[in-house]
Amino acid sequence: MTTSKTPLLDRIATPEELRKLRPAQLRELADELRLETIDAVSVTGGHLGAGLGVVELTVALHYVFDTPRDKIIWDVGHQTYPHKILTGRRDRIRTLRMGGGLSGFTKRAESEYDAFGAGHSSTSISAGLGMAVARDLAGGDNHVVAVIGDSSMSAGMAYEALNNAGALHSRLIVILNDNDMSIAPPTGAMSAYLARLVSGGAYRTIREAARQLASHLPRFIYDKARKAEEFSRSFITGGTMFEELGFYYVGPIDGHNLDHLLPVLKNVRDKDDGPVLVHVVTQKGKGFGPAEESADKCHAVNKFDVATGVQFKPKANAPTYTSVYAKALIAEAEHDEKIVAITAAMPSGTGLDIFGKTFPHRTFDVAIAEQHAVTFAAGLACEGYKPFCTLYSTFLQRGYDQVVHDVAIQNLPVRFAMDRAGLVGADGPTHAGAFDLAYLGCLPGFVVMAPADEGELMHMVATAAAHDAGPIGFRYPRGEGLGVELPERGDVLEIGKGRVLREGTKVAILSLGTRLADALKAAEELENYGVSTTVADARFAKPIDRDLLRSLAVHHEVVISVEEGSIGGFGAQVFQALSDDGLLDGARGAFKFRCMTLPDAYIDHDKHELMIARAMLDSKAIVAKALELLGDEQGAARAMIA
Ligand SMILES: Cc1ncc(C[n+]2csc(CCOP(=O)(O)OP(=O)(O)O)c2C)c(N)n1
Ligand SMILES: CC(=O)[C@@H](O)[C@H](O)COP(=O)(O)O
Ligand SMILES: [Mg+2]
Repeated sequence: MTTSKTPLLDRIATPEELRKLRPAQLRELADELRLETIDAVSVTGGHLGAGLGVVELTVALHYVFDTPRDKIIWDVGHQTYPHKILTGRRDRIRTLRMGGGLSGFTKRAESEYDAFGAGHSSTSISAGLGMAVARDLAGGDNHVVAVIGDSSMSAGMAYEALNNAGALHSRLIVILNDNDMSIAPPTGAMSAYLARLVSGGAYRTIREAARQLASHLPRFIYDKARKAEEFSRSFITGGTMFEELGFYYVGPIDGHNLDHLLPVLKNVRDKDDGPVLVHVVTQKGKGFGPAEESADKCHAVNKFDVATGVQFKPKANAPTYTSVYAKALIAEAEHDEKIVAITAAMPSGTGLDIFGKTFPHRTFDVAIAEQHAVTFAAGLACEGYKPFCTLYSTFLQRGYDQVVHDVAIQNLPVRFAMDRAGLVGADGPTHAGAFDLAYLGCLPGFVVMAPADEGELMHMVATAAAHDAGPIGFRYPRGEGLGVELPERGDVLEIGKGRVLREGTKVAILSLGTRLADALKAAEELENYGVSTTVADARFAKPIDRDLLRSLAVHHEVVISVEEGSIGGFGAQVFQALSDDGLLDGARGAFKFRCMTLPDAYIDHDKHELMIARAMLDSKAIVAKALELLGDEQGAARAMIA
């Protein structure tokens, strides 16, 4: 007979069942929930530390609030594995982030308990305020709770929302989950401010705080609350920035102590007007020794051994693009003291932790603040510095107006290094770097590059460093390169010039970025069908190599562009150039042209290679496309099943 390690949790399939427990049982439930979270992530890998830090908060929120009628909005959504376990998804929790499995973030389509989808940070207060106002307009009476981390609280959006909420005075509860951690230790004055609040210097006495909150509560609750010992012990309040913005501030309270959390949450639930901010102090990685001790508190982990915490390390075949970027930037910065680098709270993810070891005074972690990062870079460029604004492609989306208004229109030579371009695997569509080629390619004067391998990345870093004429960007994928030999320092490429890797006569494949390997593979395969194929690497999505394009168009029956980017990106640039140069007209238009891009759909999380296959961007799909255009339908069908 096997005895379950989680007997109480085994009885709880929904929050409704959780709410039938006695308060005294919740400690045990939280302990089991933590065990289950650790065990599940040991099998799947994923975001561990953040979820472990909110186990008690998750239990308390579902206990006190009537979810899903009451809405809980989790910022980022990377801390919601315990929430998923409690909200009817425990049976699928070991499919997290796998193809066909649960998302690693909140997703409205996945569960009615996921009130708002996320992945990017600092959206929860805005979304929560929208829901609270919608409730008010409709005459409803449900509660809305936004849970936001201390680092996510550093982004501009959070302040825009606080500003609006303080003025609208709608009933909204914001839980500030302060674990004094981002992915790395947090940076910035806000983080220091929160630390001062937690250290307690600026507080009124506890009893005064309790009186103050009580005066905002309906009389009957006040009378009850006055008798509760925890009530007066749990609150410290007064004079905070949040109060100045129109919030009722409660805290800081111990987010692992259910005896503190429950009465506080009940009290703020029953407060009948205005926005409230509850400042909860937690520990990222709580309850799992290896996470508590690790520098990043096990923010994101590979599969691991539960007993030791030792993570499974996949065999590395080649350096990652990220590490090659860091190497290339160091090589450039050693020759040019004007080079500086900026990250928005992602030093390890972008390789700027490596750069920062060599050049600590030339590395700036601006916290989660992509909009600011871009305009900060613009300011540096105005003064003659050469900023490498190093962001994940998906997070640069947040700074798009700044790219246009503060950089591009002023033609400032800001260098954009866009990591995690294309599909990113387990993080899924919120993190895909799908749109950069489209949203940068349309900007006048912007140079946009994509390396086909990590050696090319080194050349593009050197090219960007040398390019003072205006804005320039390069996008490169998550994960390992191809293992090509790397130079000590990259070469400066001629702007707007591509290269031909293989000469053929019938089909021309013009690839941008890392689809080149599959393009070359497709060309080999096409030989088996008697189709002679040219393969070229455009290197630049903008400006496009028009001479190369003309020669491909004039000398082949079929021209196919390939990219790991959305519709409107590189293929659109190729099409525009073909059209502008009259290559689609009359006799010259005898060739057939197709762009192979990501489909007009969001691709769910999975292994990268499977996502590429689903997007019809692998070598098989390229072969099939070429054969189809040559009129060989049978060959095309065969190619897809080969
Ligand atoms: C706009 C945006 N920028 C960067 C990220 C990457 N990111 C994910 S979680 C995280 C740290 C969040 O810290 P915090 O809000 O304090 O939550 P914790 O992980 O500490 O619970 C960062 C920087 C993101 N998701 N969204
Ligand atoms: C939650 C979040 O946004 C990050 O933790 C992200 O998942 C990191 O992705 P990488 O693993 O590609 O660095
Ligand atoms: Mg944090």
